[in-house]
Amino acid sequence: MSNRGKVALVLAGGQIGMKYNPQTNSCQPTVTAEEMLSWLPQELAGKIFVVDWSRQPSSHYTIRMTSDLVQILSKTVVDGADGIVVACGSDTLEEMAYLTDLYWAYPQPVIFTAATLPSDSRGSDASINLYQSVLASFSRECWGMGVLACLQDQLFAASEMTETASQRRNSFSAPDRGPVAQFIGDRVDILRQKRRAQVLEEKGSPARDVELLFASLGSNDKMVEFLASDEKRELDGLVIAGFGSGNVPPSWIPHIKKLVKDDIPVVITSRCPQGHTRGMPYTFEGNMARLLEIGVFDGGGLRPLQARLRLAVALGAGLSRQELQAYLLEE
Ligand SMILES: NC(=O)C[C@H](N)C(=O)O
Repeated sequence: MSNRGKVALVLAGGQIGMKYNPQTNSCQPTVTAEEMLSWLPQELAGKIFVVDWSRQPSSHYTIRMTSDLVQILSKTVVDGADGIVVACGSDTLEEMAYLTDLYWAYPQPVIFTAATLPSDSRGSDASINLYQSVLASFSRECWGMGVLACLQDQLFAASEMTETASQRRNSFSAPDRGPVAQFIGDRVDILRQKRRAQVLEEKGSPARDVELLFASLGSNDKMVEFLASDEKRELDGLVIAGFGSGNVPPSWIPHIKKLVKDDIPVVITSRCPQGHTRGMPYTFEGNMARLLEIGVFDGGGLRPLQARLRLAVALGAGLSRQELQAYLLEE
């Protein structure tokens, strides 16, 4: 049967598909696809087809699995779907949605959603988040906006939002930017258009082993030394979340130099939630400008989690050094 004019509901695990079991005092992924569809008005549910992809907690997913998911989503729109809702876990929604956005070249909207509370808890956000996601995925106004996240009456651009709280129903936000749309009753009210970064669609699979290292007060060089001396050569790239505008402890420098010499791309970003590598002209050891002289890539205003995914995508696409640097700085 044709899926033309329909929306795909892709089940990708997380709390939104869970119920609380008081006997075992645990949340279990026992919500069936039919049950989820029953949260929606019948006429909407009738225009949805379900893709039961995976029922795992989102902390079990990987970059490679998310790129497999992107393939499934692409096939779904090529086969005629008008939009897609991905119901997943909140823990890695931010990264799964961002990675999907880096690859998503179709105009059809992809809406990621999740729930903070299991669907059978009082005040659960599961059914309202699903309902509003479905409305957004059917909305022509969301075409061309790339990947969005729908949570608590708002739509956020995948490239702007972040999980700012772990246990609130309003745990996602887009600091300094705000949502791109909101719901007024059942109507999607577009607030602004967001320019999207270059899409590297179908240009190879993302690199598997890109690590992220967080600088912290007085942290010694053990971790970076370990990564730099990886004999098996499994590391594809490294992102460093540096202090302030991208500075690191001086003891890290010899190891970073070794990584660069061994042709492992290293990207420096700021660990500040609203940070950027643009900073004052320092000359002290380990500062951002000195790192660039060594051959480290500039992560600009990307959050460390975003830089890691961009690096994985760029390495998979085989970008040159120059192209990679431009891609990391593209807003
Ligand atoms: N609220 C959630 O979905 C959290 C859950 N642990 C997850 O799979 O991400």
